[in-house]
Amino acid sequence: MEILDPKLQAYLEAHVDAEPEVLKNINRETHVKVLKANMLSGHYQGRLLSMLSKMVQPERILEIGAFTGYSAICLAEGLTENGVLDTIEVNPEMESMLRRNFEAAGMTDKIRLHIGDAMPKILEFTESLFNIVFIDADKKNNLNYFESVIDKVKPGGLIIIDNVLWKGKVYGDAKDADTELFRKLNDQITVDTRVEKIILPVRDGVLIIRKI
Ligand SMILES: C[S@@+](CC[C@H](N)C(=O)[O-])C[C@H]1O[C@@H](n2cnc3c(N)ncnc32)[C@H](O)[C@@H]1O
Repeated sequence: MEILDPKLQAYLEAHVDAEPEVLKNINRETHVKVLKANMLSGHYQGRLLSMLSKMVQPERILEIGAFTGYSAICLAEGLTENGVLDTIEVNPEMESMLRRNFEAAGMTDKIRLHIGDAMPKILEFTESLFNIVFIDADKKNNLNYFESVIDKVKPGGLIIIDNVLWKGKVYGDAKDADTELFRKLNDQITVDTRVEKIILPVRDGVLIIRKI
């Protein structure tokens, strides 16, 4: 899913902090045992998520789309001492692996797992404001997720959306429905005056949005 020149990608990966052992194991096990393993954020993007989180020092993080827990653990690295990350995963078959991975990372008291469809769960979060939201689930709902979380993010907080360059198709001639959805997402966020925004060409494109 990388859009960068493979040589540049290899160079970048050789000059980033090492992948923590627990994440290396999750990465490996996911690739051996789970279908569509390339959905996992991976070493380089994972270190980006970790660094952004450490810069924000969040008390509350919301993740939409847990998969095998890799990105949740990266983001949770930056939580304050009493901070909590809520992650939502629709596939109940991931639950036991997710719980095992959070345990292996020593993060069972920092990460709360919610199994179920994301949208009704997001609507349940009424009382508190998030410092970071990571949107990485069913791509067709990206704009719906953005609109449903924007009022639940603190001013200065981040909303991060994955895969927004969609294998480079968004700036090419592709006309398929998924590509059009990503173009619509990127176009709408670009002109949204509630937020500052920048797309990083990391992996499949990571959109960093900062609420004003
Ligand atoms: C790209 S993967 C997430 C990868 C993970 N964030 C990481 O970087 O390691 C997308 C995940 O979202 C989940 N998902 C899809 N639709 C969902 C929904 N409506 N609600 C919650 N999770 C959903 C999928 O089951 C899948 O595990």
